Amino acid sequence: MYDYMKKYKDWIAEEGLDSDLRKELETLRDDEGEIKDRFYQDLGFGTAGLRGKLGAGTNRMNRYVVGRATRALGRVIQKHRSELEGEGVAIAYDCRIMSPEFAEECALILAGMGIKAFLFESLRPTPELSFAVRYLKCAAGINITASHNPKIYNGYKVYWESGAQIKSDIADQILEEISHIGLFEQFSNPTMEDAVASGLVEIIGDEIDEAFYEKTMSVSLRDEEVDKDIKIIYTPFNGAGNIPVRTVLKRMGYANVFVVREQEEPDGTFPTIDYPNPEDHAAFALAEELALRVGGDILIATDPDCDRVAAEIVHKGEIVALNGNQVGVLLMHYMLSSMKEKNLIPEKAAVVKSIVTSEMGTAIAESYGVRMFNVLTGFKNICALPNEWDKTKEWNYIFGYEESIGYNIGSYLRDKDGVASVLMLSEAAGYYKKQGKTLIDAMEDLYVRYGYYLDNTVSLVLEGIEGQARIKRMMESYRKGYPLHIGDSSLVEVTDYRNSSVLDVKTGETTACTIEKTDAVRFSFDDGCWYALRPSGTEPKIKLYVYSKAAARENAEKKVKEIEREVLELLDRIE
Ligand SMILES: O=P(O)(O)OC[C@H]1O[C@H](O)[C@H](O)[C@@H](O)[C@@H]1O
Repeated sequence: MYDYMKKYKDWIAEEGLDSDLRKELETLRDDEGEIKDRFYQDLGFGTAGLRGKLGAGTNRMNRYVVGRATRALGRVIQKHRSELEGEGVAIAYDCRIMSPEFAEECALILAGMGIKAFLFESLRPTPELSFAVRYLKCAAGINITASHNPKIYNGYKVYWESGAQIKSDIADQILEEISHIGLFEQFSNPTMEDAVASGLVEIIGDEIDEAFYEKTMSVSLRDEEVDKDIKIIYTPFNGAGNIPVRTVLKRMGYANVFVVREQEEPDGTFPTIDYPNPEDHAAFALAEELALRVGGDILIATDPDCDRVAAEIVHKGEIVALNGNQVGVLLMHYMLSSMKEKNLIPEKAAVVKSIVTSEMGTAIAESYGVRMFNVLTGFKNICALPNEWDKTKEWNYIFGYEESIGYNIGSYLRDKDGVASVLMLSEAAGYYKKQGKTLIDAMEDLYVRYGYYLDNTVSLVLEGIEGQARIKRMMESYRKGYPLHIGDSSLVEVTDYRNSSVLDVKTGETTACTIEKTDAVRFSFDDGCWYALRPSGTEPKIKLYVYSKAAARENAEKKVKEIEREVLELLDRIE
């Protein structure tokens, strides 16, 4: 048992403890619940690296936790030195509270270990960090960001030399190293001045920006056929997207880009929204006001580190939200249809999605002779396939995406890419606009052609230790008692990714599935509908993904509602 009270006392007793963190801890003396939450565990590597609330404690993001992770990463890099092609570590950060301070600390720790750090001069989007790792031929990358979490969070994403986030093989080695390093162990780091003078820290900026913009612009598939006067409302949610997104759109000739003023400048307190997640369409309120004021066509938001993208469309005078699956299939269809027209689809072309992403994408890909691959949630898993294909040349990667509003186009970077996605989405919208259509019309055309694949994701937020335990109980109990019928849909298959098993409900036989193990279960019905349950790896949530398929919209809508109602009722009964 991790003795949280002892840990708390050890921290307070630590002579060199940062004075702000000490003050914070002293105010907690009588709050055992809070002490427990801060000290009952070490912050772990989840779906996307370290992520936690800012503050003092082993279960928090602070300079000690970040510093120890960086030292551990440095040691892992040193261990792998002989087989790594790249050298040095690229470091980026977003607009969040403490992001620049943590990034600087990382650079100095690495420099102190003799590992060169390429530190961005100011905030940059996540895709640019991934790009920089490849462009600068680094061994690894660090990105200080908590992506779309609320302002009290920060995080630490680690990249390997391919430019993709690390998977458990490297994460486990970092964790192992972490276990040998004392949080308050003293190491001598150089000052920034000395580190820069010695060349162990190099401040980067313009050159990488220009190369990144060039590559981003190269994803464009059409020019003259696109109405570039389309009115685009854009918000970076006070994050890193503002400059790159606007620069790329401007250079590509989009003349009517209206940015939400209140959300334009970097600000980690996110003064206008509680939850800077474009997945939550409540965050579009100011963009919607602006769209109505200027007569916008499309509203696009990127999250603070500009890896996620969401959109709303002005359709017949109303603002209609698109979800992550819809944006994913619209992008993919626009890309594949344009590439087909121009004879650009390579042999052995492949696209990648996660296991909890709609199968509509599979149907579309197949209709263009493109193979769809499924991987576990997380862009590190999506990008692991093109990384592998770089070596084996087995498949030609075109596009990767997830329902959680992440998209990646092409091969010059290996993470979700808000910048190229905004460009491609604007291009698709402009292309359809020239034909008198909105993206909602284009979506409807896809439903008519491929069937109504509708979906909904419901997240139950369960915070703290209690919440974590309840999520565990929910996953356990649900596995033991799930419905065999919902409405007139009968269950045919249960895939439990925890033990890689696929149960044929009718015969009771179990076969193995080839996807890596994780805590997630998928329930598939005889009519193509299905749902999946999994705990989030980035937030204190359990997630229910519901998918329906029907020839008529009403039936598909009814199915989603039926499944959602039934499963939520069952989950609610689990104490
Ligand atoms: O469902 P979660 O584990 O919270 O993950 C949701 C998403 O979080 C981050 O944005 C990752 O980069 C994504 O790849 C992932 O899909």
